[in-house]
Amino acid sequence: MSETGRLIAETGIRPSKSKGQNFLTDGRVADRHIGYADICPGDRVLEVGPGLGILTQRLVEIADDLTCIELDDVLAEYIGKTYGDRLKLIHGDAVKIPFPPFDRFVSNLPYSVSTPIIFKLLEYPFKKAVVMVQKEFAERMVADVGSPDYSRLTVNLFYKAECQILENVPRSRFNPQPKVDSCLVSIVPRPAPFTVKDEGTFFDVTRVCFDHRRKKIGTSLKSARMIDSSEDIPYADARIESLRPVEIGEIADAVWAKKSDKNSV
Ligand SMILES: C[S@@+](CC[C@H](N)C(=O)[O-])C[C@H]1O[C@@H](n2cnc3c(N)ncnc32)[C@H](O)[C@@H]1O
Repeated sequence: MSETGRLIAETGIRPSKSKGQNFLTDGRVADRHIGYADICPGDRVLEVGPGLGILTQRLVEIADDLTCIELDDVLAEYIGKTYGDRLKLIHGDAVKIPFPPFDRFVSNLPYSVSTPIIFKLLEYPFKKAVVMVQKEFAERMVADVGSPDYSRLTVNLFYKAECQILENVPRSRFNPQPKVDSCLVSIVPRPAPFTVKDEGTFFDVTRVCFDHRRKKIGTSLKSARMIDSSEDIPYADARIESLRPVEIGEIADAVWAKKSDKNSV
């Protein structure tokens, strides 16, 4: 039996699908996950979902300042009892709780909340995140324009960070075994590769257009009452999936300019 199997039996946890409780069993993958994070002395490290602690037991050895957020009652108690004197434990929902300041973010992300946690992560300043996500999700994070995986997530990430798939992790490395494989992905914040007049408008345009990715951009923006007519909106007849982030930025600037014109009348 793997160490993870032994801990599942010992804690009596009955892994929950809704909490994404597929525990990593392979210590070598855990070693590489932590290695990719490039943790330096003095770095503040945040781990979401320590679970049975396969990453946590490695993090307490190298991180001067470690905070873990765990939702599950049984697992929070286990982590508190086992590592409580070497980390700050927050027992709660990482989607709802504000993150403490951190430099490195490490997580085997619960699948059901991967999207809100990544969007939330992007709101904070940090040096590097290394996350384990389902393979399909990883492909959406780094997708090329025009591919079916190209999404709101891709565009928002591209604007704020550089993402790279580091390695594939087969489903056999988890207990219980999920139906799909996973990937380790790094996220390194960077200055925006192009400028927009108003970031809020850029993210709104991206969201509204990807919510209706088969519709023409002008139609989506009109339905959302972001514009009155498609006139003067670049790429109004295009579909969002065919536009590069910088082109979505041009649309956002045009929407912003129209809004400003209207407000100044
Ligand atoms: C995929 S498991 C990873 C566990 C462990 N880090 C590992 O690698 O084996 C996801 C963990 O996130 C926890 N979790 C699920 N939803 C959460 C949430 N909203 N906030 C914090 N932790 C959550 C689960 O209880 C579980 O411990």
